[in-house]
Formats: sequence, structure tokens, C-alpha cells
Amino acid sequence: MKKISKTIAASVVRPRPAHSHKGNYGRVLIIAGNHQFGGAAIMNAQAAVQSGAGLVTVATDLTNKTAIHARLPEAMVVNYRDNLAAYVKKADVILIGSGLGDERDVLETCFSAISSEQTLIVDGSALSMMAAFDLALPDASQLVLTPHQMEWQRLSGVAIAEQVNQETNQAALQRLAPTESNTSANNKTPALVLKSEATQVYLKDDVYQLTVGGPYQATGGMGDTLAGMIAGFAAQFAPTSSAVLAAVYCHSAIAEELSQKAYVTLPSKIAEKIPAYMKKLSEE
Ligand SMILES: NC(=O)C1=CN([C@@H]2O[C@H](COP(=O)(O)OP(=O)(O)OC[C@H]3O[C@@H](n4cnc5c(N)ncnc54)[C@H](O)[C@@H]3O)[C@@H](O)[C@H]2O)[C@@H](O)CC1
Ligand SMILES: Nc1ncnc2c1ncn2[C@@H]1O[C@H](COP(=O)(O)OP(=O)(O)O)[C@@H](O)[C@H]1O
Ligand SMILES: [Mg+2]
Repeated sequence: MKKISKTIAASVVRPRPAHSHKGNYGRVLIIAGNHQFGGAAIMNAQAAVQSGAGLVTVATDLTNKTAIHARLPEAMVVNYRDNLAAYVKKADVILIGSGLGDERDVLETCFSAISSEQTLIVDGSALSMMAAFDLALPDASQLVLTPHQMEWQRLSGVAIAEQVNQETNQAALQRLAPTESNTSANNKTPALVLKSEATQVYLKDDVYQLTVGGPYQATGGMGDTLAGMIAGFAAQFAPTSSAVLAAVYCHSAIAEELSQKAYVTLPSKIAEKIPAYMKKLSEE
């Protein structure tokens, strides 16, 4: 198994070309946060903005609008029950699911509107709803799933105790490829970020092990922040597989740095440190 090294992250996060504008760094749509979980949408968006995504729009329950604007004036906010398909079509990268609760209509509207040119990241409640309602992934260009162990158990049927078996996870992942592309010539097996105290990333035939981070990260919102970082990195850096590895590394490396002076590393504190960490990395 390969290690997710700092070298990989540094090869992705390079200095920006002077000849560029926000349009070059991706339009991200975050679909997150029901009336109960507005914080998840804020943590997604904060991480995507701090990672450097060109434009970030949050589609959410409208009760979250003022809070999101107050915390994050850089993000635009729209109602996820009003014309969601149009917002999906305009985005380069769509992140759906953090704190989405049981908003099945929102999930299905998003999946139906995705085209084969877009990147789709599926997190949290969206993964649980896919399992509960037996929903298939749409035929996006790039697919990234970010379950923790329980979400992966629900979605794949692989029990947590069996998740140590890479072949079992890989076989389950292949079964989740969108049915439209499920031929050997055109198989879009999703990337899998299988989160735990020893997170692994599954990319095509390779499995990568994360070796930074620790139990100071075991706090609500940590995965919402990672999902926002993956969206922000995928919006700017290609290929998506490398962007995912770099985001996973930076998220836990920042937490590890913070843990030198903090018993618990709060997700919003990690988000605040992203630009400085990326700057340092880009100069290596
Ligand atoms: N402030 C907010 O708005 C927050 C919203 N959240 C959202 O709340 C929704 C529910 O997510 P939850 O994950 O809390 O609930 P889930 O019910 O999906 O998963 C939690 C359950 O899984 C078990 N579990 C087993 N292995 C685990 C592992 N490796 N990591 C995490 N849990 C493991 C836990 O013990 C617990 O019973 C998600 O959409 C999530 O994004 C959470 O992120 C918490 C913060
Ligand atoms: N003991 C631990 N060691 C290292 N990383 C951890 C530990 N506990 C949790 N994490 C990390 O924290 C994140 C938790 O994600 P998740 O459970 O989806 O959080 P939430 O949904 O509350 O935002 C994952 O990236 C996971 O790897
Ligand atoms: Mg989560």
C-alpha cells in the first residue's frame, strides 16, 4: 500500500500563475445543511473557500442563510428547494450531503441534473440516503465518495470489521460505479476516501494510507471540513485523484500541527489554517 506523503501534496499545491482569475479556480456548489445541520454547510463552505475555490455557492435550507453570510461573506447562498437543477448545471464541482438529513428530493434533483463533465463529491447524509433508498450514482466525470466506516457499511454492505480487506472494499466500490458507464471500456469507478482513525484512499487500482493525524480530530464537523477541502482542491487541481490525496493529507497535517498546542483540533480552526499551509507547501 502506498503512503499519502507530503511530497504528493506538494506536487499538487503549486504556486498560482499570474495570468489567471477566479474563473480558473473552479465553481463549487455545496448542497448541504438542513434546518438542523446548518453548521455542516458552514464548515463545508469555509473549507472550500479557504482552500482557494474560485467561486463557492451554498444551496441549503433557507434558515441557514443569515448564519452562512455572517460567517462567510465570500460564499453565495441559495435555497436548495428552488431551482436547484439550474445551480447544479452551472457548477464545475458539486459537493452534496453534509448535514443533508433526509432531504431525498434534494439529493435526487441533484443526481438527475449532473452531467458527464462535472465532478461530484458525495458525503454524509447523501451516502446514508443512497443506501436507504437504493439510489445509484449519476454518470459524472469524476466521482468521489467520502464515507466514515458506518456510512461505508450502510452503502457498500461491507461490515466495519471486514473493511480491513482491501479487495472486498474494491469490489464493493466497483459495484457502485454508475450503471450508464458500467462496461469494462467505460468504467467510472468512484474514488473512495474511507475515513477512520487510519483513513485510506482507493483510486482505481491503488490504495493509499494516510499516516498523519490523530484522535484530536475525533469531533463533529471534521469530515464536513475535509469534504469542503476536497471540493476546493478538486476545483483547482488536476487530476482529481491527486487533488483528493492532497486534500486528505493537508486536512490531517494541519490538525497534527494544531495538536501540538490543542487537545482537540476544531474543524473551523483547521479551515483557518488552510491558506497558510498551502502557501508553505507551494514553496517546497
Ligand atoms: N454541526 C453540524 O451540522 C454537524 C453535522 N453533521 C452531519 O450529520 C449527519 C450525520 O452524520 P453522523 O456521522 O453524525 O451520523 P451517522 O449516524 O451517519 O454516523 C455516526 C454513527 O456511526 C458510528 N461510527 C462507527 N465508525 C465510525 C467512524 N469511523 N467514524 C464516525 N462514526 C463512526 C458512530 O459511533 C455513530 O453511531 C451527516 O450528514 C453529517 O455531515 C456531523 O458532521 C456533525 C456536525
Ligand atoms: N482517532 C482519529 N484519528 C485520526 N483521524 C480521525 C480520528 N477520528 C476521526 N478522524 C477523522 O475525522 C474525520 C471525521 O469525519 P466524519 O465522521 O465524517 O465527521 P463529521 O461528519 O462529524 O464531520 C475523518 O476525516 C476521520 O478520519
Ligand atoms: Mg461526516
